[in-house]
Amino acid sequence: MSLKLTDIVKRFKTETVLDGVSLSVGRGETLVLFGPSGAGKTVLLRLIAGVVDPDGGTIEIEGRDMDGVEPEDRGIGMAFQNFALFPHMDAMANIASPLTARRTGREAIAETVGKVARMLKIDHVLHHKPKELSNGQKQRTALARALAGAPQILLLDDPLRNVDAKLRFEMRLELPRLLRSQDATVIYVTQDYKEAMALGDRIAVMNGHGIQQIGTPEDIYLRPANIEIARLFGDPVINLLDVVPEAADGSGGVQVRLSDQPVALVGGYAGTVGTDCVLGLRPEAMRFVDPGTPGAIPVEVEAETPLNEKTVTLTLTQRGREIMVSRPSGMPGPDQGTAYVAVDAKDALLFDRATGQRIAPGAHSPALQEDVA
Ligand SMILES: Nc1ncnc2c1ncn2[C@@H]1O[C@H](COP(=O)(O)OP(=O)(O)OP(=O)(O)O)[C@@H](O)[C@H]1O
Repeated sequence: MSLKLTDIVKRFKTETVLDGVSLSVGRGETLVLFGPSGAGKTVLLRLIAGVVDPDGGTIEIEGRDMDGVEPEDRGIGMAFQNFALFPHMDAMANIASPLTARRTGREAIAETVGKVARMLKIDHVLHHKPKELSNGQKQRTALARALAGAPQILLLDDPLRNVDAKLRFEMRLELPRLLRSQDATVIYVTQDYKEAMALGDRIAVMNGHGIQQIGTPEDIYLRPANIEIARLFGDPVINLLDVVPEAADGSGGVQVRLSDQPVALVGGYAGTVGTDCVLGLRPEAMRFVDPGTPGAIPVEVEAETPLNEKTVTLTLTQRGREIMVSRPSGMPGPDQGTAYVAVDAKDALLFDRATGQRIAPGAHSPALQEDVA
């Protein structure tokens, strides 16, 4: 079912938690709400579920205004952070509860519970009571219960928060398939950007009373709305360097200088010449090159951290600015001394230093204007 929020406002006493949130989620879509603690993600889910009421705005499900509609009549399944399992029932009965409430037959219940329990790897603890389950198992039991009911709208509040790293990794791969097979419209809350990118058809980035950006994972990663979002998505974190763009000789383009080496910006940034900007370079948009390579920037290697799939090197420019460079594991690179890096300028991001907003290339592009003419 589709879901539409328009201008939602929610206050607690004097604190405005949500200030004019609007959002549409299509039928069968998985929308991730991503943002730091206190951003209002849980409050938004509770509003959709109908367990708290908004102070302003409307919530529609499949075109129908939910004002005055009780939570149990909204066709919504939920798994919230605090588990809320029935303490006197074992995991099996907890998971089966939405089906028993509907008087589903015994065999159909056993089949559905078995299927979700296997997928969530809790089939060996189905006869345990909640107090005998670990936090991770409780969380998965709550998730299994929400899935077993096969609701048309599923609200999941950070369901992997208490799950250990290995299982979390596996679930990140398996959950999207499971959610898709349920054909439900899913709103999924997480503070983990990798989870957000793996699971979301779209991601809504929440911060400071509302949604700062909404888009596909690719949109958010490649075209973050501002510096804050660029920092939240990516590990290691994006390199941010203060720069003042200048006109490049002859070419009509715009360049910035890193350790006095010009780096030509790709796309039209003519309007930024002479203004205070921040250059955003993802560590994977930098690479080590041989000395003498045109545009090579000299750096001192400070430290190298081998991670599983990549190696991250912290370097210092001649002016003492830190730049992190990432390369796939196994690719050789310097581990000490002086080295040279080059920038994949097409992947560089430019932000307005005063507002933090990203400056889209092409806005003042001479090439673009010629095309239009
Ligand atoms: N019942 C309530 N009474 C008063 N304030 C509340 C209530 N529920 C939430 N808040 C406040 O609303 C803000 C947003 O809380 P919310 O739980 O939605 O954040 P969140 O983004 O889900 O964070 P987390 O990821 O840590 O769960 C917080 O400042 C919180 O203190």
